[in-house]
Amino acid sequence: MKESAVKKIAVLTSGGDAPGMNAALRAVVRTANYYDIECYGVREGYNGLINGDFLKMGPRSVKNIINQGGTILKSARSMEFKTKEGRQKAYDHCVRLGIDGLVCIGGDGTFTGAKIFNEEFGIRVIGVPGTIDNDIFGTDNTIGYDTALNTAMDAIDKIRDTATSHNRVFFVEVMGRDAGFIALNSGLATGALDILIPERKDSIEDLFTNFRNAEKTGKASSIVVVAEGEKLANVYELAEKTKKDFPDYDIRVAILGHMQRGGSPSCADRVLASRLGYGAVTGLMEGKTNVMAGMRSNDLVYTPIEEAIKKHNEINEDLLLISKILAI
Ligand SMILES: Nc1ncnc2c1ncn2[C@@H]1O[C@H](COP(=O)(O)OP(=O)(O)O)[C@@H](O)[C@H]1O
Ligand SMILES: O=P(O)(O)OC[C@H]1O[C@](O)(COP(=O)(O)O)[C@@H](O)[C@@H]1O
Ligand SMILES: [Mg+2]
Repeated sequence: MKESAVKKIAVLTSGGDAPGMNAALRAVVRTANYYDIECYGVREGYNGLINGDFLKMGPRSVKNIINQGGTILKSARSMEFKTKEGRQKAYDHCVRLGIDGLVCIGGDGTFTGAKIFNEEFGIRVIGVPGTIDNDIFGTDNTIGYDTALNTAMDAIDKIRDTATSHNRVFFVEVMGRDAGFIALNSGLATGALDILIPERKDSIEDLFTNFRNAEKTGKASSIVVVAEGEKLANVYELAEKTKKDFPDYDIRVAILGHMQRGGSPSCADRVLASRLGYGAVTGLMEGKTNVMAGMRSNDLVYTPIEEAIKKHNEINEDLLLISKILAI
């Protein structure tokens, strides 16, 4: 490899934590060590950058974390980084330490911040997609999505046991601020009667038609999976509306919440995190900046951050159709 474009890098985890962030951090630190690049960890996302909370990291600083959920660097949603003054403080710390490249592990918000930071001060930045929401363009999957999906599936399977035993209808809310990927795939995997996601315009009448069709075939219990960001109504409102039209239904609501963000990362997430963490460091070394390392069709690819946050991975409508056909 020709001479590296960076000599001293920093790495941070930011936004909602996601299983596999630690595996990505491990990959960044150890790849840097392999190529003789100094590496600093930044605590609590952009807040640590602003407060100068850096720690020198070497191969042993990331021992025993490949299998751990959360992030040992901790994460934050930093309001101060959204201000010019905050970013100036962050840049001053980078200059003081001689940091010439920054690896930002996080979601769309984290990338927006990284892009602005790069454009204001010229410091090299590279993004690693770590969010359970899977709402980043330029990678087939984001780190943490597969684990969260399996956590949601396991939880809904358990709900199915009790729903079936009591002939109940359950509205289950899964995470996804603006994205329905977890809902769509966990819903298909658990045989949900209906799946409501923000990417599609849903109607209460369609839902009620599904209930009626299900009744006709003798279905005695049902699960409806609803993404957190669903626009039609939230799970409580859906339950209330349903009760009005179907007074005989015994309805319950379950919100899976933050349990979906925790836990040991799946094999797929560990492999993805290792490959992207490696790709982030080698990308910086090659002089890349303002891009995100992603995995598409099993290949490491770099996408401009601008595109990664502006474009959207399309929902596969086929999955909704298949789910509808198979659920009744
Ligand atoms: N427009 C912005 N300008 C500067 N920093 C931003 C901007 N948007 C987000 N960030 C930074 O990125 C952090 C993480 O973003 P957030 O949306 O909370 O999570 P995620 O990265 O998982 O989408 C924010 O708390 C903030 O510090
Ligand atoms: O933990 P918080 O701050 O309440 O945020 C909840 C949000 O974080 C997520 O779990 C992940 O989203 P981000 O990756 O954008 O942070 C969303 O699904 C959810 O809406
Ligand atoms: Mg986000």
